[in-house]
Amino acid sequence: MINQAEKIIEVKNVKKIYRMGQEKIYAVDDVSFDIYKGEFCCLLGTSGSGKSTLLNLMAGIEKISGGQIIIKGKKIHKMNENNLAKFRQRYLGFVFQSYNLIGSMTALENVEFPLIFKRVKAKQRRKMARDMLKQVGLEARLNHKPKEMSGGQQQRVGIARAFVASPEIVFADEPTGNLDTKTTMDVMKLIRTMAKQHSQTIVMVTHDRRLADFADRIIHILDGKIQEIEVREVADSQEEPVSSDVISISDNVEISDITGIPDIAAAEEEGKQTKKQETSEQEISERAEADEAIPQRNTEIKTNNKNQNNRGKEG
Ligand SMILES: Nc1ncnc2c1ncn2[C@@H]1O[C@H](COP(=O)(O)OP(=O)(O)OP(=O)(O)O)[C@@H](O)[C@H]1O
Repeated sequence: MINQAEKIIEVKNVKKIYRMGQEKIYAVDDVSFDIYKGEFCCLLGTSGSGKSTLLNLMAGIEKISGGQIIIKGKKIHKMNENNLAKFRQRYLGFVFQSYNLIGSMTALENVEFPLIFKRVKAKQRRKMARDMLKQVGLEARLNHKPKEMSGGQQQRVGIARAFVASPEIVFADEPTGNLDTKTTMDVMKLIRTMAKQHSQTIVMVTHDRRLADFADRIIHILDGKIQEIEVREVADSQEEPVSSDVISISDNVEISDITGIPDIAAAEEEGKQTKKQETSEQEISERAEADEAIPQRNTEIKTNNKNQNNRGKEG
């Protein structure tokens, strides 16, 4: 049962307006809602409805045009980049459709990565990463690089990385977009189970009603506005842990399709300013930089691809 008294995210009259020449695009149009601690909340909408923009605003990846976003009582839209980066590292985790794993690192190193910037000591870090990979059924793949794993396995590594530092909130944008149906359901159960085990809050974006059914609450988005908020009772069977032998998809996912993981970007930035004491930390950071797994949302692509879905308003 979600404790509705404890708001963890407050979205108040939030707007996001993109300008395309003379045209104004109201991607998010005066939206207000709260998300409660420990709930699994889904933003559901068709392509172009504004759900990813809303998620990115909530995660501080994009700037709001109006309104307020308050997370854990802090107005994140008022924070400067440095404070926002620290805030993300401390409280937020991310799972992306394109996994955003660092290609030159093993599964273990990828999962360890967020812990480096939380100043967790090497030995402890390795243990935490190993335990987390075990939880997601990948104990036999610790030393595999992303290329050497299936899409479902890579996404499990992504989930392990998102959860390893126990963030209070995990943002997931179409986390199963590249996976087959069976693996999708397994990954969804895994996300739900991991979050419920530690009372973590999930905010997930999807266009797929079947995935939204894993959520406690579904916020239906249409043309940048909330259409309806649906409260759900989720069966326990949707939280069953999954075993590693159910993964069966082919490895045809473009790992180079890396568009952004803000906590890693922030972590790297902080890492540069920190005197690193352990060689392995340095090595890992250097390899991450070499891999250019640095992340910001590619707004150019969005702009070009989605205009036909826009509701334009003159102004
Ligand atoms: N950088 C941008 N510049 C201009 N318009 C944008 C930009 N990013 C998004 N949009 C527009 O804002 C609207 C909402 O986009 P958004 O990416 O949030 O939709 P979505 O619901 O997540 O869609 P999808 O499921 O296809 O990812 C779309 O009409 C899109 O064209």
